Amino acid sequence: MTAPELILTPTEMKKADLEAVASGIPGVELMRRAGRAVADSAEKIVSRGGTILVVAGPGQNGGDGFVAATVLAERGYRVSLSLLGEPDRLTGDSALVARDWKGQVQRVEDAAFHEADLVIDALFGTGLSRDLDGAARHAVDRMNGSGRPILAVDLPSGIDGETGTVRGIAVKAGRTITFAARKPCHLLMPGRAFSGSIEVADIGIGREILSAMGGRLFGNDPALWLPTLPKPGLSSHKYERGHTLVASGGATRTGAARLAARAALRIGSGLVTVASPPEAIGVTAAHLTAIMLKGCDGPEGLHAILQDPRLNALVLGPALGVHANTRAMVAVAVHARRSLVLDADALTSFEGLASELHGAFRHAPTVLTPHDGEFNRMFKDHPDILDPESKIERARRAATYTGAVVLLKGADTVVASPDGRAAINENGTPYLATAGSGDTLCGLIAGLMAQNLPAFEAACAGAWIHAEAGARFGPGLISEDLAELVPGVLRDLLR
Ligand SMILES: NC(=O)C1=CN([C@@H]2O[C@H](COP(=O)(O)OP(=O)(O)OC[C@H]3O[C@@H](n4cnc5c(N)ncnc54)[C@H](OP(=O)(O)O)[C@@H]3O)[C@@H](O)[C@H]2O)[C@@H](O)CC1
Ligand SMILES: [K+]
Repeated sequence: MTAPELILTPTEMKKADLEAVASGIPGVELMRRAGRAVADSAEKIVSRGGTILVVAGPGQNGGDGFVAATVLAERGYRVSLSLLGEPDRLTGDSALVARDWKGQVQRVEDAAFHEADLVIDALFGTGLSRDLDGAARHAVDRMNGSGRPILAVDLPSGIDGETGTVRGIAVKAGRTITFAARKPCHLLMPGRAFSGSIEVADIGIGREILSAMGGRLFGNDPALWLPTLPKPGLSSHKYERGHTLVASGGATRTGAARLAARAALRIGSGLVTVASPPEAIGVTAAHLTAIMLKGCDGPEGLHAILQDPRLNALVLGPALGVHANTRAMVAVAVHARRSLVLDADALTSFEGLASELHGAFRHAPTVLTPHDGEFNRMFKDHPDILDPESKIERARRAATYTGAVVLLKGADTVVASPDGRAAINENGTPYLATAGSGDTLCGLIAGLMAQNLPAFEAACAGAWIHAEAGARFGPGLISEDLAELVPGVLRDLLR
């Protein structure tokens, strides 16, 4: 089993770079390795003899560009190099490697984009410190408008390495080659879309150095949670696989709970019960087979049901209604200290009332699964949580504040734990944006928690399996399909 993929922030990468230098690899050697890796990558796109334009910036990203230009010229490419800024203003390792470049250094304004078979974007990398304007902005605009294939060095210039946001304008790359580890911008939107396909080059900075950077950010791939995924043994009893309870809405709002319940059952929860308001029991009963049904009249009803200690995981929120009663049900669930997933109305009922949830979930495994709208409503009085540009930081702050794992949904779903770990999911598909998709996700997560997965691993595994199921189905996906696709995904994972 491979180790989980570490994602390094630009600051952590800089530290790793210094550690590598301290361990005996000169900085200029790291730059030469990086530049050679760029050249190797370019060679996969354009055959020898082709025309390559390198657009270099004033910092070390530009230095990587100089190395790549030198190596590609030696390999028989027709290479031209355009620099933003003056050659004699280059500093450090960039100034060193620029001396090896025997060709002309053109002004970026004179770059002949249209003649190039490939443009190498080495304008800015992790050192971007402000929005692009003037000549830099113009160069990116022309590069994007040229229609030529673009290979970005480290990250597409104009994308913020840490947050993935566009600083004024950004290069739209077909491919990006980065070094040692991916950075958050390669996974977060919109950076991911600007990066194209991503290659990670090993430039000799060892995993021990990378993992010592305090890095607690991961790509959400199975390596992160597969070891915790339950595999029932021959002697397993259904009660050992947990019992998930899903609270249902009223008579005309029962579908959401059924979707969540079905998902919990499919992901392996031994038993699943829908807790239904008395007036909705008839409707719900007509639609359930393996899933059990119990009458549940509001918070008091929930309290009574939870006297059964075998009910170990709970979903609250889908179609429950936005009102004080829902908040009271959350309070009952928190008091009962069961594994808990809160979504939809259970979150929106706390609009502007997040302070009631301060530290509330510290005592039992809890996952909150808001989309941006729910998140913004919940924390609207908490600018310290809403203001950070980084989606990872927003989720982390909400997790620290509430004591719950926070799964902030989107094309780049982020899962953040109060212990500081975070993961970015990237196997989603636009087809998942369909009614009931979120209800299914809650059920998957609760079903995994019922089987004793810790909250962070359950949220990461749930998000990944949910997305994988959606991607397998593709066009025409409706939420009813998702749970039925889970067994195939599990089979492949547990093989
Ligand atoms: N770490 C590693 O392990 C390794 C890192 N390597 C490489 O180093 C890269 C990081 O290099 P870096 O730190 O020099 O930053 P970089 O992105 O070149 O930009 C800084 C320059 O741009 C300027 N500038 C900034 N914003 C601007 C704007 N909006 N408009 C105009 N100018 C702007 C800024 O000027 P200043 O802000 O100082 O005025 C400064 O001159 C990294 O991405 C990777 O490619 C590899 O060589 C191998 C190992
Ligand atoms: K770049």
